[in-house]
Amino acid sequence: MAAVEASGSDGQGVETSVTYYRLEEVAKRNSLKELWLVIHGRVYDVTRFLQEHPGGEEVLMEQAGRDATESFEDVGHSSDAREMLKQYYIGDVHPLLVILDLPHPRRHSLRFSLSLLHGGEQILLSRAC
Ligand code: HEM
Repeated sequence: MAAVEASGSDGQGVETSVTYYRLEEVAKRNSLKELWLVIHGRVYDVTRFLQEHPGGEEVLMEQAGRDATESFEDVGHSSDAREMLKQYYIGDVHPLLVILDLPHPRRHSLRFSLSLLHGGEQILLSRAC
């Protein structure tokens, strides 16, 4: 399963929707043809940004298909750079979908809030496998 669509209210009555991805889906987008990365749990498609990145193509290639949070923060990107992220945002990594990718013993050592589990329940029910 590639992604899960979820929608809800933002607390002020405005409907919002988000696409959730699994890390294994992000990991497949690791080439110049299609390059995704994760920063702070959000998924970015930076394919069209590769050649424009002031820090160069190579550093993005090194993080391709991976969680690039640490390297993004290590550089100390400016607020302009953080603002630019919005242009490339395509969805979130859902915490429960991350767990599905963990080895079994580690799944048991994690705890979640009830509301998160409730949302996750709907996602798990809609899984194809
Ligand atoms: C979509 C994600 C990213 C965006 C929008 C972005 C944007 C930018 C921008 C605008 C700059 C110019 C300096 C600044 O304004 O901070 C920059 C520089 C740089 N970025 Fe990124 N960046 C991204 C991801 C990354 C990642 C994952 C790395 C991994 C190491 C990285 C490494 C660098 C480096 C090394 C520089 C040069 C810093 C310097 O010359 O002082 N960037 N980036």
